[in-house]
Amino acid sequence: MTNLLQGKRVFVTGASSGIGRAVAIGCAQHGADVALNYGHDEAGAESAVREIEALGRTAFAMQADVAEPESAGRFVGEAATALGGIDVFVNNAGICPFHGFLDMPVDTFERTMRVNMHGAYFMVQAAARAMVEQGTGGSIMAMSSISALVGGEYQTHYTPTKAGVLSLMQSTAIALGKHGIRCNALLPGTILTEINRDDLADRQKREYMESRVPLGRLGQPEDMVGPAVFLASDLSAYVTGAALLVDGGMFVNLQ
Ligand SMILES: NC(=O)C1=CN([C@@H]2O[C@H](COP(=O)(O)OP(=O)(O)OC[C@H]3O[C@@H](n4cnc5c(N)ncnc54)[C@H](O)[C@@H]3O)[C@@H](O)[C@H]2O)C=CC1
Ligand SMILES: C[C@H](O)[C@@H]1OC(=O)[C@H](O)[C@@H]1O
Repeated sequence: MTNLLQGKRVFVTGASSGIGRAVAIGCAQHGADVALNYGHDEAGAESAVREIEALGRTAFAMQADVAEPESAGRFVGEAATALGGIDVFVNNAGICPFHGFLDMPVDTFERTMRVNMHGAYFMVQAAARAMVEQGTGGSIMAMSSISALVGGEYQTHYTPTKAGVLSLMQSTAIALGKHGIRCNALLPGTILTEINRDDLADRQKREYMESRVPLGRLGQPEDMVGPAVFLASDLSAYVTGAALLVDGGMFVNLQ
């Protein structure tokens, strides 16, 4: 592995499973120390910590519900104390409880908004405050989605949050550029994780989704590591306000 992230302190939300876990471990493989936030899966977070420590890097894990605005300052503050500062923030935590539009439960709508959108806003704000105070710039990225660009019948509560997160990165890129802080969005296509395990258990749906990908397969969490490491590293020093699709070509595949 390279040392692209040597000396960098990377914070990742929702890092106990899926994309967040892969990105946390992948950043450590490239030399970073890592702080992991997790919602409820303590065993998943602890095993990620052990993998990172086995690489000779420092890891810190903290439980906090990103839907609670007070979690943001607490996570960023405690993680910065543990790692001695912050250089990179990955806003990754998210949920997608598939449900039809006409009978969407108010609770499902509100929880999705609070985790995906409010959570992103307050976490990114807390990370930015810490970076500004530290005075050495930084890189912030948010896990948006191909769903920021296209709709989904059972995702009417979810897709607006992913468009919102993309928009948040565009506006914070402007607000934070003067502090040397870059803000970018990653837009995964369909990546096989817990979030879509039930949805893709339907063989017909899974085969249809696979058939839409020019590269011929759905993504794995590890497919997000290279793009995240690029945005975290100085290789992307002049990249801010950008949106990087990581979807095997699914978005451009009309026919
Ligand atoms: N898997 C996919 O196809 C795609 C995923 N994404 C986004 O990637 C991100 C990660 O999702 P995946 O890894 O796929 O699923 P996942 O379900 O494996 O990971 C989501 C993570 O967020 C955490 N989380 C959920 N609610 C939380 C809360 N209130 N507080 C703290 N942590 C919380 C979960 O515990 C979990 O670790 C999400 O934001 C999702 O919207 C975007 C596009 C495609
Ligand atoms: C949960 C979905 O399967 C996944 O998440 C997204 O953002 C895209 O819609 C993917 O298909």
